[in-house]
Amino acid sequence: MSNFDHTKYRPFTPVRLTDRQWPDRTLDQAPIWCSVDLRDGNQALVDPMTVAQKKRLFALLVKIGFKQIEVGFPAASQPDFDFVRELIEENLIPDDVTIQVLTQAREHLIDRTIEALQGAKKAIIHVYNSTSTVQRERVFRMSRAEIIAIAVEGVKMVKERVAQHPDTDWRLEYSPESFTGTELDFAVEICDAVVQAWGPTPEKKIILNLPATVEMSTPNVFADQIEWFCRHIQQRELIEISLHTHNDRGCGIAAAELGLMAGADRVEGTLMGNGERTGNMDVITLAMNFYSQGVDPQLYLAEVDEIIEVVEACTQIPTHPRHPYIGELVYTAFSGSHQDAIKKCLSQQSAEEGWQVAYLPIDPQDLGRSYEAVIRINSQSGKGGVAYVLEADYGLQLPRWLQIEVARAVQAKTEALARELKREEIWQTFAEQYLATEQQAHLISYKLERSDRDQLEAVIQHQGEHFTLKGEGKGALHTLTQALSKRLGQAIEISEFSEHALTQGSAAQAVTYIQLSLGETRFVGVAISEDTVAANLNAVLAALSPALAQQRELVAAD
Ligand SMILES: CC(=O)SCCNC(=O)CCNC(=O)[C@H](O)C(C)(C)COP(=O)(O)OP(=O)(O)OC[C@H]1O[C@@H](n2cnc3c(N)ncnc32)[C@H](O)[C@@H]1OP(=O)(O)O
Ligand SMILES: CC(C)C(=O)C(=O)O
Repeated sequence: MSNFDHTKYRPFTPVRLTDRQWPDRTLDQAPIWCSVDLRDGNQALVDPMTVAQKKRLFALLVKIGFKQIEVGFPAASQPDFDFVRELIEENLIPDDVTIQVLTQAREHLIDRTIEALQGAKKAIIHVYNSTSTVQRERVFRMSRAEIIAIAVEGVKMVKERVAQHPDTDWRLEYSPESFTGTELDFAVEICDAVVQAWGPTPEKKIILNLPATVEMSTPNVFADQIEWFCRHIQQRELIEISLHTHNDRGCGIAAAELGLMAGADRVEGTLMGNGERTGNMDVITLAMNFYSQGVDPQLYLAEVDEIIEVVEACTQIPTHPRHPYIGELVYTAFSGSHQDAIKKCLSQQSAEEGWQVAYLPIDPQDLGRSYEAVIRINSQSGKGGVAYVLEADYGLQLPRWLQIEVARAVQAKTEALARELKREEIWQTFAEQYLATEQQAHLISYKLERSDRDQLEAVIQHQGEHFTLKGEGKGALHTLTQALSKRLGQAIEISEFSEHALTQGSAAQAVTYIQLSLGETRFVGVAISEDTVAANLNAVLAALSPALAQQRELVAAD
């Protein structure tokens, strides 16, 4: 018997807010960021970070540009305590960075926390206690007044102790933990009491952090909670409202975005969303969401491969290949219509205009990713992708009619192999079909005399034999097709022709693509040669090689 029974759950009660303002706001400025990788991220790991790993991650967070970094829960474990001490004693904290530490509102933990922070230039003490109905009733078994007393007593203890260390620039953050499960009037009541107990100033505001400790509703309801709170809290001008969302319903980033629209000033999160259960709000994604809207995220994320390497080394959590913005596959298109659109847009994108490339929300190069990874070829791919690879890697600008034909050959191969084709394999498929010069007829030498009627004399090699062709006509191609037409006994008509230079400079080469018919039969030829005339002539010879071979067989049979 399955226990899968939705009736044991209750819907979340929405907030009564009929005149909400947040839906009409837009996000046009980055929030104050606070990384909680070293605390919330760390407390969720199978093996919490060592001091050395924490130092490495801290250095990365500084490099990315975080100005507030929650470095741990120093009263919780010796490594967390030691790490904070080393940061301070080894002078590893830049002047413009403030470290933050978390503590429960309990005296011995607060004392140990203050001890860890001795000598810090600046610090934020983050005090929390759970305020939700279920925690009050079932975990703490306390009344609202008793829960308020825990918070207020804790804050008073902190206030008293920090006063004894005036050389440190102290700030307080308070979190009504499990805010999303807390009645809004009670969240406001307890926070008002904390603000009152701490006594913030306009210069040194208190941080009230409103966590979606567990994400319990759709993000619009969370935004209503934030807007309601911001409207009802007293002394709003002395308060920085912070968000700390989790991802239980998969909407941690959306909730943070709507929460900012609803009035929050600050956001806590982790790189790539590491954190309790389904994780914390992913700072990289939120910051890149700002970036992709033309807003400076105030975080430097260009060196994404270094970020991934350090985070993976410190958390032992691999990065999902489809992780927003930074996953290995997020700029890769396998499917034909996506490849076609990307190829067309990239070829028209100029440096002066804003980014306008279908299927690529941002330019992969901004994050140190090359376009090489953008288009990869499997059985879902179309001509645009194949053409893109041949152009990007080998300089071939296949004409449309040839793209279709080459894509068919590539698809047949991907289907037969049931896997992606590597870029070299795509070239191989193309080369085997069109550039197998040893089997194809090709020029050994030629002489072209230009006059009213151009004269061509060409020495050809085909299947181990040499023969000479002489022709007359208008232009090199015409002279050769005249000669071949005589040899093969049928008219030759060129239906498609295009050519372009392949490489620049001294090693310049030309490529010709040709489609012609001999009687009723259609042939395709491609040739790469050092000069354009030779490329043109060789393309015709390549195209007609099967007909020349067939003729030789007939002659031999006679
Ligand atoms: C949502 C969050 O992420 S909150 C942060 C959570 N992070 C962590 O817990 C990681 C680090 N924590 C730890 O290592 C340990 O919990 C310690 C060292 C802080 C405390 O250890 P212990 O005292 O052994 O255990 P524990 O945390 O279970 O303490 C529970 C007791 O503290 C009380 N308590 C829990 N949270 C708080 C709080 N924020 N403020 C005051 N009292 C609290 C509980 O009511 C309970 O009281 P009881 O013993 O009278 O029943
Ligand atoms: C301590 C608080 C902010 C927390 O981590 C949470 O509620 O998730």
